[in-house]
Amino acid sequence: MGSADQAWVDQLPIEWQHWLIENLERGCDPGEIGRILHENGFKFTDNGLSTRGATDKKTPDSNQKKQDFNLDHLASGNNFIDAQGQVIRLLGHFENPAIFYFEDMLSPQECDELIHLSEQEGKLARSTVVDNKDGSLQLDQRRSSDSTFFNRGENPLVSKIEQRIGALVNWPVTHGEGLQVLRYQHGGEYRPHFDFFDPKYEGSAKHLAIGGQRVASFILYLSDIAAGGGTRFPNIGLEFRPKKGAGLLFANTDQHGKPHSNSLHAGMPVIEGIKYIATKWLRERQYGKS
Ligand SMILES: O=C(O)CCC(=O)C(=O)O
Ligand SMILES: [Fe+2]
Repeated sequence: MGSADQAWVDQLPIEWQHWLIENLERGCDPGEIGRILHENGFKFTDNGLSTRGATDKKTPDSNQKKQDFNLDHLASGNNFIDAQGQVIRLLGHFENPAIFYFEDMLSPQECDELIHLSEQEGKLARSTVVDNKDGSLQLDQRRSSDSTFFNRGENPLVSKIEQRIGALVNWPVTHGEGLQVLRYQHGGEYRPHFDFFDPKYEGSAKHLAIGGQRVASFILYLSDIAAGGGTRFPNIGLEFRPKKGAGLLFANTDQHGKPHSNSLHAGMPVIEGIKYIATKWLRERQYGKS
């Protein structure tokens, strides 16, 4: 960026300067960045930048002090962790990417209630994936599950689960997407994929612009199944079998916040039983309204 360009950057409030640099470094589309600045009231004039009308001069998460995401406290901590009154047991962990498998993340009653809430009123519908080109959500044969979605804090159970995850991971609840519930019937699977938004694809920009990268994924297993349905990391030869109430947490990025190629993972085909899971994606910054 030349010095003439630099001048208008310097006129931005400091939170917006950080936001801009982070997004440019991450490879976000400059056009999309410009559109977001414009939407937030920043206007480009012949004299540089006019901030008149800028909405409160705050980035979506500027109230929050920037925190680095890492899971070191879990790797070096206790086997039993009290998260908001729920005693969760750490069964094992793996490095690079950081992966943790927990028992008793949810009680059997909480699993059943979440399934019940998802099944009612025909909420479950065929799952989608993000299109790399335009970022839209598309049906795809690589993901043959049904899913539904709960907004953050949509009901007391969802809220309780979000608080628990926040306490365990030590990450603000506001930095999480809503909770997805998925149902895989016989043969249902989610073929190998990444949960992060790859900055090299055009379609990622609009997702990265709201809340930044998906730094980690938390899968909660809501049902026991007799065969198949593990969550497999093919690059590192690791597979976790569903256990009702268990949780699998894994980082999608390395310690520098860059997408981790070994976070490639798959929901293996269900051979016997119905697999229900809830997925929570944790973002780098605040996602949506607090
Ligand atoms: O079904 C699984 O075990 C994996 C689910 C998953 O990868 C996802 O929801 O992103
Ligand atoms: Fe995934």
